[in-house]
Amino acid sequence: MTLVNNTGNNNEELGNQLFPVFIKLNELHTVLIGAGPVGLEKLIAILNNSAKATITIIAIDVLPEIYSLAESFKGISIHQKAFEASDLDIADIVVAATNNNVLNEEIRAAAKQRKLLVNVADKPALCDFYLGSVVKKGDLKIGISTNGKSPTVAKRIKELLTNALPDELDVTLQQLNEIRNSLTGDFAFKVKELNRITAMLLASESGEEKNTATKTTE
Ligand SMILES: C[C@@]1(CC(=O)O)C2=NC(=C\c3[nH]c(c(CCC(=O)O)c3CC(=O)O)Cc3[nH]c(c(CC(=O)O)c3CCC(=O)O)/C=C3\N/C(=C\2)[C@@H](CCC(=O)O)[C@]3(C)CC(=O)O)/[C@H]1CCC(=O)O
Ligand SMILES: NC(=O)c1ccc[n+]([C@@H]2O[C@H](COP(=O)([O-])OP(=O)(O)OC[C@H]3O[C@@H](n4cnc5c(N)ncnc54)[C@H](O)[C@@H]3O)[C@@H](O)[C@H]2O)c1
Repeated sequence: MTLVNNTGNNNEELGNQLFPVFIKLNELHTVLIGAGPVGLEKLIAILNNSAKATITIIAIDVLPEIYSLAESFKGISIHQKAFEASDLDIADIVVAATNNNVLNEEIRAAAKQRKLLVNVADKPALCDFYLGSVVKKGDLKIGISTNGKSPTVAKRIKELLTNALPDELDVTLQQLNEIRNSLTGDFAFKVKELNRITAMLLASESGEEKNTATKTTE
């Protein structure tokens, strides 16, 4: 197998500099500015992953779908008003989705002044972070990014992996967690043991036998 150069094949001088992280939005306060179709899309992306996120929405016009979501998701509050920099005083993280580029720049500046991370939807140059495409199998979550090159490809890869990865993977994950919690001995022993068991699991998942997760962990 040939190793791909870490800088990738894109022509940008910096290569792919994105570092993926998984953020506990349920423990942070997100401020979303803009509540049109793009604001709704980003809100749904957040709620799909973090249904208990605390999200304050600031917008002059708010789509009825967003009011409906606020009825079901108790962490959402809506302030129907024009944006002011002080709206970010409560924020840990900022997502902007307005139709006004000057305002988007102002939101970014206000966020930076408060040392907050900001995503300006569909405006890569104004983003500190991008939203990713997400594959979910219970506790397993895989975030996908194309370094902003093609979100549509990210979406397709999500579909591909969702279909390719067995749902039983989450059962395996839960079993491994039980084993992890029940292992006694020093750290080095636990690491060795967990690596031994998971090596067997991978071998059986790719082998001919199906559903061997239970057998291998017995
Ligand atoms: C992954 C996903 C997460 C989410 O948003 O939930 C996401 N975009 C999704 C879909 C999608 N977005 C767009 C289309 C239409 C087709 C197209 O234009 O390509 C489709 C496809 C569709 O909807 O089918 C329009 C679009 N998006 C951006 C631009 C501006 C530009 O590229 O310059 C434009 C053009 C706007 C215009 O023309 O004006 C930029 C960004 N979109 C990102 C994320 C970040 C990069 C992620 C990465 O590194 O890959 C980044 C940089 C910033 C950000 O917004 O965070 C989500 C997949 C959800 C899923 O998995 O189902
Ligand atoms: N709709 C799309 O499919 C699409 C696709 C790609 C990119 N975009 C771009 O994304 C951006 C947002 O798109 P949209 O369709 O959601 O726009 P939209 O016009 O429907 O919604 C804009 C939102 O920003 C809010 N807003 C504007 N000025 C404000 C202010 N001063 N204070 C508070 N809120 C304010 C509006 O009230 C509204 O909720 C636009 O720049 C658009 O060009 C849209």
